[in-house]
Formats: sequence, structure tokens, C-alpha cells
Amino acid sequence: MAKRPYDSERAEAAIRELLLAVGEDPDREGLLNTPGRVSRAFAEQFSGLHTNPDDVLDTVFDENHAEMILIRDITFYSTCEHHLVPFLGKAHVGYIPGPDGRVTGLSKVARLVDGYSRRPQVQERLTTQIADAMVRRLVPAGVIVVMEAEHLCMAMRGVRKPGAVTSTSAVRGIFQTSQPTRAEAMSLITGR
Ligand SMILES: Nc1nc2c(ncn2[C@@H]2O[C@H](COP(=O)(O)OP(=O)(O)OP(=O)(O)O)[C@@H](O)[C@H]2O)c(=O)[nH]1
Ligand SMILES: [Zn+2]
Repeated sequence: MAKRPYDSERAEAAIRELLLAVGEDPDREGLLNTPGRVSRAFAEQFSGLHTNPDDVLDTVFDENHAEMILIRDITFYSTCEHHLVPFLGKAHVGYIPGPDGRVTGLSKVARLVDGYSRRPQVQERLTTQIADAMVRRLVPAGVIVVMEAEHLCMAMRGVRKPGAVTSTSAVRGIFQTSQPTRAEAMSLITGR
């Protein structure tokens, strides 16, 4: 978690300064409210710095369910920490409960993805953090997280390759040790 709370006054001053730096006039009518708007947008985009995203997994049920649970196509929006532009795509999160059969609400898994997405990120770390949070809070037999994303820093600028998709995965527990289990998850993820 961030050491300091979100400072909207500082953010607004910085955005005004940035507008000046790029050669804009922050006092022209269309831009008057822009520092405030951008600051509110940043507060939302980076809200995951000020919470512990794992806390959403506090809702757990002892279901004694020992089979795979996989939530596919969770849309996420994150912010590339190198260029501060979005990367966005789909997250797929699967797990097999541990011996105590602990499961969480389906929406909580999507909230977990959101929590870690709302930070300056790289896709690899985002993927790992989601998997490790699942391990910490649910103590499952295994976890698999696959994320597919388009990075706007690769699309709208720089190398300019719109449509390039980056896939990352993090596997823990039985998904690491059992090839058939991993293959079952992958077939559910790809829909084949
Ligand atoms: N591994 C990884 N790289 C990322 C991610 N998001 C952006 N990048 C890359 O971070 C790199 C930063 O490279 P630099 O050479 O420092 O920055 P740059 O000069 O703006 O690079 P270009 O994007 O190639 O123009 C780029 O290659 C980006 O594509 C991510 O989530 N994971
Ligand atoms: Zn980037």
C-alpha cells in the first residue's frame, strides 16, 4: 500500500504544469476544469495503491468443493508504469480449493483483478500478484492466472503495433505439477 494518501491538490498542480510543458494554455476555457478531472480520473485509476486488494477475498465459504472453478474473460484496465497509458484486456482466473474446501464469491475474484489493476503496473507483476493473493487468502490446491492484453504504449506511440496481444500466466500448486490439470484449465480458457 502507498505510504501517502492521494494528494489531489498536488495532482492538479502537476497536471496544470504538464499542460504548460506541452505548450497548452491551461487557462483557456476548455482546459479550465481539466486538472480537476484528470486528478479525479487518476484517483480512480490508482485507487489500488490505497487499499489492500486481497481484502476482497475475506468473503469465503466452506463449500467442500474440490473441483476447478474458473472465471474467464474478466475485463480489466490497468496503467503501464513506463508510459502511464492504459493496457487492457481479459483476465482468466482458475483455482482448485484446498483440503478445507474454501471458496470465494465469484465477483470477489473480479474485484481482486480490479484492485491490482488500479496501480501503475507491468503485466507480469499484475499476473503474479493476483495469483499470489489467491494463494494467501484461499490456501487452494492450485491457482492459474492468464492475462491477455493490448498495451496502448505499443499501439498509439513508439513501435506502433496496434492489435499485438501480450499473454502472461502465473501457475501455482497443482497447476504446476499436474499437466492434465493445467491442460483442462487451458482448454476452459481458450474455449476448446
Ligand atoms: N515486460 C513488460 N514491458 C512493458 C510492459 N508495458 C510496457 N512495456 C515495455 O516497457 C519498455 C520500456 O522501454 P524503454 O526503452 O525504457 O522506453 P521507450 O523508449 O519509451 O520504449 P518504446 O516503447 O520501445 O518506444 C517498452 O519496451 C514497453 O513495450 C509490461 O507490462 N511488461
Ligand atoms: Zn508502456
